[in-house]
Amino acid sequence: MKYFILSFGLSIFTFCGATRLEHFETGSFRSHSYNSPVTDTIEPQDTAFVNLNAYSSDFNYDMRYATPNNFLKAKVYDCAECYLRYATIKALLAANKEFGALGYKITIYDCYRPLEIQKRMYKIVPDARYVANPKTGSIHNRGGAVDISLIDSTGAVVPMGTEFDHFGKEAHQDYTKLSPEIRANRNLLREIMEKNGFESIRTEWWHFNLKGST
Ligand SMILES: C[C@@H](N)C(=O)N[C@H](C)C(=O)O
Ligand SMILES: [Zn+2]
Repeated sequence: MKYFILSFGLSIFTFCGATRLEHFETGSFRSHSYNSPVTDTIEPQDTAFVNLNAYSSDFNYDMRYATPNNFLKAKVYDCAECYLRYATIKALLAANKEFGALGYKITIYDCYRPLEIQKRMYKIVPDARYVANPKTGSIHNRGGAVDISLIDSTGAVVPMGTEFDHFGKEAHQDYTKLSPEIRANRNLLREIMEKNGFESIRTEWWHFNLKGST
């Protein structure tokens, strides 16, 4: 498993230039030209790593770790792509459809995260409430977790009371000193994600694991 995650990490960075790795399973991959969303009819296996962009253009991307605008204060990803297991992608598409019907869109901060980056994060914030210990790993390292928020129909980020990766009690699910509007926004995000197969964590309003991911 360790070697699979490491080799998948390397593969992402190898293929996130002029071409994209669209479907990845151990031992085989196919790449596609950068601009064209894939219109494959072949259904990947639930465990296959795929690029969200190949399945929908209805998401907003703010891939923070591909920029220096994050708590590491460094651009630690070579490309701003969202790779996840296909099972996670399907659940995310269903959730985004529900948000869309209400006039919102998911904005994506992070998806698959290589274990090497998890180690760098944990050196800066060695607190498992906010950064999973790389000894056990994060569900991000397995393609089953997403960090997200919402944008509205004007493209404005929906206020959630803290910035993404605010590591403190204000970002906790049970934090009560929030305006009714922010409380409603957080509830909407959590309820629709949970309805579509994700579970939230106690300490970060933006983080969701696909249920059953290990
Ligand atoms: C670092 C933060 N965005 C995050 O994803 N934290 C959780 C707990 C994780 O590392 O799995
Ligand atoms: Zn996360």
